[in-house]
Amino acid sequence: NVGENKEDIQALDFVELFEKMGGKHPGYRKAHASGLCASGTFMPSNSDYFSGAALLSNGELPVTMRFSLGGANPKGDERAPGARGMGIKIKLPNGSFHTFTGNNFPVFAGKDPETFYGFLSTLLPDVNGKRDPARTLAYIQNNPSVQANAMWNKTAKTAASYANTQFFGLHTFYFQQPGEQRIKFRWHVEPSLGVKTLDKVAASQMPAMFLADTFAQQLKEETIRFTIMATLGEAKDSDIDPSQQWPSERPQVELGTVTIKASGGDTCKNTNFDPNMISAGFIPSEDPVLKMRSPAYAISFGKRLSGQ
Ligand code: HEM
Repeated sequence: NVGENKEDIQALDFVELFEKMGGKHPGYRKAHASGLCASGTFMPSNSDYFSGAALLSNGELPVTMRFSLGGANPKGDERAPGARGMGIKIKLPNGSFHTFTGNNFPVFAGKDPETFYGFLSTLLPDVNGKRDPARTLAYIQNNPSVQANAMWNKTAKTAASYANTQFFGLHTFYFQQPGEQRIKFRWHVEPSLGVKTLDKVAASQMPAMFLADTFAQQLKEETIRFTIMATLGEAKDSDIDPSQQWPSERPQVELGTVTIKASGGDTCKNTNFDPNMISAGFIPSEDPVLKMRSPAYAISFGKRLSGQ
């Protein structure tokens, strides 16, 4: 039934599928295996919408970050266009955390885990080791909710640097104002150094892995910052479907700014950037893709920490 919408997909099914797609790599993350640790600080912005949030009322806070390449291959080719990821884990004074984990595409490949799983399954090679692009195309045609992401993929260029990439949270979250209404939002991250990509020729002239060195060099020469923005949703904007973008005219407010202080090393190795691990007052939506992420990340975390 590969390539069709299988029902009742569980987190372990994803982890096993990722291993089929990218190979078994004991000790590594089962997705986004190749990455770069960084650390820095988070400075909150003043916002009426999020007033009362512990995340925004404690001044500057320490941050652990990880930038990553999509896929299960720890030696993935960074010259290829495609998914880049970013995890931000902010530590609050009471010991709790707020996590933001996003990707460089603005819309997800599927309205639910089943659709996403079905799509990924079409990318697997057949018994003869060959991929069948026609099968993937047919799946995209039959599943409208993967189309916007497929379009992005078609035109995506190679990220020039993690410091020159936007990252999108994709899911909807809520903030419960004390005693008042719930603020509905989606977040994304803007790089202070601007968005830069490499065209095919420029990318082909880079070494297979250049993102860590490029980032370190930029950090020596200038300040790398990321502003975390919240887009405010209206009642009619979907809060359960990450394959549906909200209208571009929705207002945006700043949540705060992350300033990078160091990169490299192993500082994020034992960190789980579970996007549902968020601080007091914030509430994850019922988005089934968001719900699937916690158990999948936990399985991957447990496996890699025990050398599997
Ligand atoms: C059903 C949907 C998804 C599944 C099953 C899934 C699964 C996973 C797994 C197993 C990991 C490795 C976790 C670890 O070992 O710590 C991972 C990492 C990651 N995922 Fe997902 N994911 C999903 C959706 C998403 C979405 C929607 C985004 C972006 C908004 C995303 C962004 C990332 C990033 C950036 C990482 C790397 C985190 C790190 O550096 O530790 N994933 N994912």
